[in-house]
Amino acid sequence: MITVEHLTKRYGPVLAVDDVSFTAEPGLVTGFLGPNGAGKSTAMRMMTGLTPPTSGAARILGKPFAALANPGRRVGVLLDASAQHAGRTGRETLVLAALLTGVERRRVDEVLDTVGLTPAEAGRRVRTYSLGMRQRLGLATALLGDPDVLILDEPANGLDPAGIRWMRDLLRDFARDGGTVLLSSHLLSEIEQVADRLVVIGRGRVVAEGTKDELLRAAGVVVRSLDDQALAAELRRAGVDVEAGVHGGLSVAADAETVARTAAGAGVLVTELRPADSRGLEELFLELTAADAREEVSA
Ligand SMILES: Nc1ncnc2c1ncn2[C@@H]1O[C@H](COP(=O)(O)OP(=O)(O)OP(=O)(O)O)[C@@H](O)[C@H]1O
Repeated sequence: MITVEHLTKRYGPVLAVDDVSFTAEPGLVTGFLGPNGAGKSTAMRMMTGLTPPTSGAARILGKPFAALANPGRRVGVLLDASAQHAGRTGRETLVLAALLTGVERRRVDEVLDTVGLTPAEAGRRVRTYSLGMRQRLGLATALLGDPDVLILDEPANGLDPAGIRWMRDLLRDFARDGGTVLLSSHLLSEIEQVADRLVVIGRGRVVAEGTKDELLRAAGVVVRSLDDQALAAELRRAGVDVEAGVHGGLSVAADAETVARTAAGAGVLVTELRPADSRGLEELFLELTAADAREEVSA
């Protein structure tokens, strides 16, 4: 379990993380979604004790990260896969991490196998690794202590589609066994299939939160009719937000029944009416994360 309460980080005039609160529950994969610069990494660094918060707090398994006894055995962290020591081999990286956290050496082979790095690859220096291989090594390091919680910043970065699918299965299995997973991404497509819940962050603030279904409901419906202009005007008169759909028709922030009734009342024939799909969700996120302008405060 990860509990984040009113977490805030200010760098001079920039509120990098602004009063962020949410929980990531055991047994679930929680996706932390937001565009570049939204504050995901800063929030994760505060959760893992690397950056002190300006205010607010984060607790993992009921305690601040720094107060956990041997946190490496409880929490697996992958914040920056490219930060690994380039001169060490993958295996050396893991053996060293095992020594530091008191993990048995045989776990090194187990996790190498889990993340799909071959003995030959594990024997190569990290400087020769692709970003995808570094992500796998970072994940192996995070899994080494057999933790209860995983905190992963953009772990899909650099992975090919097969790698993304592999990671999805690994994280799903980890959560199914009762683990807590928090993973960040700037791409909905990367995490929508793995995450049970999404926390959407834009310019330091949580702008939406819920299961994919809940968020899809918030994204509204797509409607096509024989007179979209008249339907849009009627919906707006009823106080409903309407926008032109990216692929034609109208994108409407209301449920299907409201739209159907409004169309019937206006005598407009509806030819298609369906919930917003992932594309609609992506649009909603772009809208939400762009609209919530970062507050500039004087230092
Ligand atoms: N050490 C720092 N000093 C000053 N500003 C910082 C520092 N770290 C982060 N920021 C600023 O805080 C904001 C949030 O950055 P952060 O890296 O947390 O975002 P992010 O969501 O992880 O984005 P990305 O996907 O690009 O890594 C950005 O405006 C960034 O420039």
